[in-house]
Amino acid sequence: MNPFEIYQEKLHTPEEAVHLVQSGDWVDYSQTCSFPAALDAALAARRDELTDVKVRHAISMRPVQIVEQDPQRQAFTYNLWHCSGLDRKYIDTGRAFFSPMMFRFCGSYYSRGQAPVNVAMVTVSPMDRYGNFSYGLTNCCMQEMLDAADRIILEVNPHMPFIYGMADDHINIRDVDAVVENDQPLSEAPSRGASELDKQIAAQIFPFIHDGDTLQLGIGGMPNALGSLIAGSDLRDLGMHTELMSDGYLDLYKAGKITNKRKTLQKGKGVFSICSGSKELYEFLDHNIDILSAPMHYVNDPETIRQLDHFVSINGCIACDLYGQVSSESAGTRQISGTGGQLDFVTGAYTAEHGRTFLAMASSRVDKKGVRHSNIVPCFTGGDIITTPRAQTMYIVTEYGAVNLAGLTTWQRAEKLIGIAHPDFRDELIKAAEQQKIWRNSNKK
Ligand SMILES: CC(=O)SCCNC(=O)CCNC(=O)[C@H](O)C(C)(C)COP(=O)(O)OP(=O)(O)OC[C@H]1O[C@@H](n2cnc3c(N)ncnc32)[C@H](O)[C@@H]1OP(=O)(O)O
Ligand SMILES: CCCC(=O)O
Repeated sequence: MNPFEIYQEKLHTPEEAVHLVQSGDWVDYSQTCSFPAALDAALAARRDELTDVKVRHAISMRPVQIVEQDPQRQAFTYNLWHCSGLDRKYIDTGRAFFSPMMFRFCGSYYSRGQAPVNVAMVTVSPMDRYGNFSYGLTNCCMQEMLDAADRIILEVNPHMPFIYGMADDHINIRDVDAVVENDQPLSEAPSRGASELDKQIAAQIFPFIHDGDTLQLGIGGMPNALGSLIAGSDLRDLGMHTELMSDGYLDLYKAGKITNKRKTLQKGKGVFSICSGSKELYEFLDHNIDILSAPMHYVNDPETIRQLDHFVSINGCIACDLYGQVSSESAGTRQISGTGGQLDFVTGAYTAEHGRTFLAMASSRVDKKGVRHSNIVPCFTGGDIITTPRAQTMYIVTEYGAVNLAGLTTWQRAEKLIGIAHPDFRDELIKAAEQQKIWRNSNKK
């Protein structure tokens, strides 16, 4: 049989295909904007006949039907490698659970059998004449997940771009159990837009970026603000090597700032592992020979990043203590985001020749009652999850400046961090530093 005949034989409605799921199964959805929406809806419709089905996903961009249709969690348990704003709400209300992880190891959790997969449901681009489907926006740890799966269902979506990959970028019709079709537009990831504060923070990082640097821009308003700043600057011949491709990079490509000409690995090509952004970004990536997707075990590997001279990693964080420990994924015990690729890139970027890593946040925040709190705290006491340990922190950035902590003593760290804290809190931070015995009498007051 030729691939098209096999396709027809395996083609089912979503309602038929989800009968491959049995009670007790682990089901994996392809992540973020590759969410298999038709299969999710069909699986949710089986809530009265299934029990103990565990679903894994990361970063829900639209309401997840197995959660919405089963609020009491009688049939389904939803588990997340990483969180969106919607996922925060699910976790806050006990409707989802977080799985701690690092993205460079994500594939290993599958291949080592720690994360069993009975049924994989993944969104792919339409089949070519060889019977192949591109993984499109999500390379990530797709291959390891599919290799671990007992049964595979593809959700073919004509909006999914075909993306060239360095490796592990497609699946063949012969290797799947069922195919369904869905022509709903893919989820988009609207940026929350850059605030004035994001722009001020971005302006503190901008002077550290030079012609020929290879950039990794993380998630949040600030990386997008920095992208806009660079797009309007005289900088040239930048490179892209990033776990996450977002609209910030589209702006840089459109402004001609990214040429990848000076990259010391994959010269001439931009490299990413997962993409979430706008329809315009997805269209830009479709059959774009200048850009390659690759698995996270490669993209996020510090050894890969080490080979990219002049590498600059820029990510957001939530709070930092006077020792330089950084919490980027929780506020107290409240899960906000995920470790994602932050620690992978902080680790790798430092080891690259002329490598630099920046973790950025607003110096303070105002709560719902109008009370201002410092995001630089004496020490973490409220259950905050440490995403980047103090021994690996390099530049910490607020709207008041950027300080390089690498190699500094505790008293030097305290002095530098208090120097970029919100002015309202500097005195009390000094007192705390004194109590914590990390303040020298001769430190600047
Ligand atoms: C490696 C790559 O290529 S990609 C990326 C690497 N990954 C990471 O760096 C992961 C960790 N970092 C992140 O997820 C992000 O940068 C963040 C969450 C730190 C900041 O992202 P932003 O979109 O700018 O966050 P934003 O300011 O909108 O806040 C997000 C939420 O956190 C809450 N929050 C943020 N800071 C705080 C704080 N200090 N205290 C309490 N809550 C806070 C906000 O209230 C908001 O919650 P809500 O949506 O329920 O209201
Ligand atoms: C898409 C996930 C981004 C991250 O690594 O945090």
